[in-house]
Amino acid sequence: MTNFASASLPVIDFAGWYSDRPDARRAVAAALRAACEHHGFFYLRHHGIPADLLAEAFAQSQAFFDQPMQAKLRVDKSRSPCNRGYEPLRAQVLEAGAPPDLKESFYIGREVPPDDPRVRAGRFNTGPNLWPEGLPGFRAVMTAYFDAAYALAADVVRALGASLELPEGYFDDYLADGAATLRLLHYPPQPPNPAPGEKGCGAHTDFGGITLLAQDDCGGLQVWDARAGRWIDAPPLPGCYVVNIGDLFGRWTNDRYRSTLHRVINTSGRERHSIPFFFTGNLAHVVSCLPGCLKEGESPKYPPVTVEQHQRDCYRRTYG
Ligand SMILES: O=C(O)CCC(=O)C(=O)O
Ligand SMILES: [Fe+2]
Repeated sequence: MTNFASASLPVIDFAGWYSDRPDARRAVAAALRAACEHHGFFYLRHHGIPADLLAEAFAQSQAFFDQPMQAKLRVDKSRSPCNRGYEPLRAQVLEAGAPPDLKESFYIGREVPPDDPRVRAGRFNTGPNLWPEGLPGFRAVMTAYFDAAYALAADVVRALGASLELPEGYFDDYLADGAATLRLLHYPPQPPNPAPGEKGCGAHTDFGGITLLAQDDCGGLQVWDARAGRWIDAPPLPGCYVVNIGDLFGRWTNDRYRSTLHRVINTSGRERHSIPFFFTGNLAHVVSCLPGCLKEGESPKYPPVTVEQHQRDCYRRTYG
């Protein structure tokens, strides 16, 4: 473990959450509370996702991006009504006023057939994936990884419930039939003469509940430390996810848990790959200020909203 990381973002050992000992579970909850109140970001180790599954997901991701542009454009996101598929370099502006991001990406969600009533009803980002042809194993690996990441994210949300001293099962409805997005990202090296403000991924907060980020060994992720007033590096730590609180959890907790700005500048000189998993949750669930998140004299900053409406509003803001 690098000194730098231990000096910046906390590392939380999640094994305690899976233990039968109440004190071990309470210790995880307390560590989460401290991390979410300060940084809104932490490393998670002993999370239970098999290293080989993650390695396969990275190998398939790299194989996808290594294809000729023509093959990638066959699954272009513009062909999907539900935000799935390939998004070329410089297609997203995550930081208002900055040049477009130096990354290309591929979006995967839960596979829902076109004749499903939820798709017919026009539920946000709900529908079939666009699967690339000619990449054997891609779909099976991504589906297995999606399911494993969903299960882990649900466990982290349950632990966040404990950290907020909510009754067990408080998030059951939010976790049932939840939406999530697996995003494969590829960053070319930062150019020697970038345009002013040009970077891999502009400063932004994530929209949904929580994000589980797996990154290769290039580094480049930076997290805004509001108390210190500076960017801190969040380098990869072997076997750890970087986990962060998204806007939805910020809203839910009246910003007691922070949805924190972060960005990527790939100065490694190498191609960088990362795989964030955005846990959105049950689109029909209504999010309103949680008990225990108002200090005396405080009132809720945000009116109640469904997860679906919140997501629509956030997407409208970055994609226009
Ligand atoms: O690539 C990374 O390390 C972070 C990506 C990210 O923050 C995002 O896609 O929301
Ligand atoms: Fe992000």
